[in-house]
Amino acid sequence: MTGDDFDVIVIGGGPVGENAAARTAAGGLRTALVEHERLGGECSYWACMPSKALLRPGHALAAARRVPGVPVGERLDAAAVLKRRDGFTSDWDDSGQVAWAEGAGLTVVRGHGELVGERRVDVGGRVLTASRAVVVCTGSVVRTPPLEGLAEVPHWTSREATSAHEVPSSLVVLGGGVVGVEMAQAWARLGSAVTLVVSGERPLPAFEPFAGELVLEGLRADGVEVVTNARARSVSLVAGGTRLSGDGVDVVGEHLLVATGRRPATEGLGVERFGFTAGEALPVDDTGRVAGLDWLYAAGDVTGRAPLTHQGKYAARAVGTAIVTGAVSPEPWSAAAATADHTAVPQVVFTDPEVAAVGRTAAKAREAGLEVRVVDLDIAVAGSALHADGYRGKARMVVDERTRTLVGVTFAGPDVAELIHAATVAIVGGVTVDRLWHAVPSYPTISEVWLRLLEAYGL
Ligand SMILES: Cc1cc2nc3c(=O)[nH]c(=O)nc-3n(C[C@H](O)[C@H](O)[C@H](O)COP(=O)(O)OP(=O)(O)OC[C@H]3O[C@@H](n4cnc5c(N)ncnc54)[C@H](O)[C@@H]3O)c2cc1C
Ligand SMILES: NC(=O)c1ccc[n+]([C@@H]2O[C@H](COP(=O)([O-])OP(=O)(O)OC[C@H]3O[C@@H](n4cnc5c(N)ncnc54)[C@H](O)[C@@H]3O)[C@@H](O)[C@H]2O)c1
Repeated sequence: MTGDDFDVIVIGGGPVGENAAARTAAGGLRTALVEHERLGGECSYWACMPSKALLRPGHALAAARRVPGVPVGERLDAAAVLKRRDGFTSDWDDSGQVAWAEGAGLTVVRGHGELVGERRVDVGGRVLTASRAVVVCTGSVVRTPPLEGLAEVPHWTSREATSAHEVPSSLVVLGGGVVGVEMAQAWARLGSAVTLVVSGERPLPAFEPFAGELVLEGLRADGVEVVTNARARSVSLVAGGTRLSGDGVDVVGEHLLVATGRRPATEGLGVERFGFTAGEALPVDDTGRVAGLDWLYAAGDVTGRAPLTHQGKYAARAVGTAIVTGAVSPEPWSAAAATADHTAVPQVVFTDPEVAAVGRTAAKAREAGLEVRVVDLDIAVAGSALHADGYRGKARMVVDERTRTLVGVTFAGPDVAELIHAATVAIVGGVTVDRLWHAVPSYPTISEVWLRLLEAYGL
């Protein structure tokens, strides 16, 4: 045995890889964590943390403005906001994460990991071996749309949008997914003149339609110009910045942010040696085992299952448990199975208004052949009225009529994020609406909307 022999090798030290590795190390297995950039991954430095740090001050200011009597200033102090954001990224220095990893008993190996054989990983010419398993947690990379000129014109991706140190005078954002709406609002509230260009009638097409509508209103209220039904075709450099043009769109901004999605990071990883296609997701079962191999696992964005930090970390815990216990076909809902990925993935869009959703939309539930009843309500309870003057929000509950259990819930409105975990618990627990009736929301909280939803259902 040499210093390069381990029980488990995890490739990719983002939040998911860190969790998988910590789990196998806690189970007594010698674990190496291979990272070619910064330990902590996209989430810590260019995604969740800095984006939320950019959004939070604007929310606090807007919330204060909605409550008469609270003394508030006119605008955000952009320099202070950016400085606080830098604190959340530790100034893009990962030494704190390295210290954590070493404290958790992991061997951190710096460099690019490539699968070169069964249980063998090359890192810059050094070959590490794993007696038990290799876990791929390499995350995702930006997907670039086929726009004429884009390859030649410097533009922002989510990395620049989350790490910029100056507020651009103007910003064009292409793509109305979560990155697009969050970054459009963050920079608009920091003083940039933002244009958001979306291909559909509204942003956030993957969510219930009312969620995208309310976010659209919120963005417009912040002065964001939203161009809908646009088909962007080309990008060019012009006086004053970058021009995005196409059918239904012709705009110029100091910067262009391309936010049109991500794809699994499986290039340069050697997956072709095992029959998989570079650039595509690694197909896994609920334990994270890669199809057809008993030593290769994957979790997080690289699997394409549920590309969110919390859900990837959940999958990592399942992988870690499966490796430590040797579970191969665990029971659904056991600790080695990421069963919730199929029916109960929660997500919060941190715009103002926020969107918080879990499970299936009504359309997806019907597509899946479920016989559902949909209950729609405005969020208009004592708690919301007290929370903010003119509070405006909506809620939807999708009930499987066969089992009388929830299959999907969406809230959209100021500060609804914390409402969603109750819905996640209800879906994962298979709680019937009849039993939910007995989960009495405290008065006067926004959660009282739960009682109204059940009343509207007919209880
Ligand atoms: C702007 C933005 C905001 C987001 N906000 C949220 C949010 O608020 N909440 C949420 O849940 N999700 C959010 N997400 C999604 C979230 O960032 C991802 O789901 C999450 O980072 C996935 O974690 P991961 O560990 O799978 O991948 P990553 O975080 O991408 O980490 C993968 C790691 O692997 C390393 N790596 C890759 N290939 C190799 C290799 N061959 N050898 C060695 N190392 C390698 C990379 O350097 C990286 O450190 C956001 C995404 C973006 C872009
Ligand atoms: N708060 C959060 O949970 C959060 C925040 C940001 C990102 N994320 C995650 O990060 C990942 C990446 O986010 P994203 O917003 O880049 O991807 P996304 O897939 O959520 O959205 C991309 C959007 O771009 C649109 N699009 C694609 N090509 C286009 C084109 N040529 N012209 C116009 N529009 C086009 C798509 O229709 C889609 O609406 C997602 O998995 C997302 O869930 C999560």
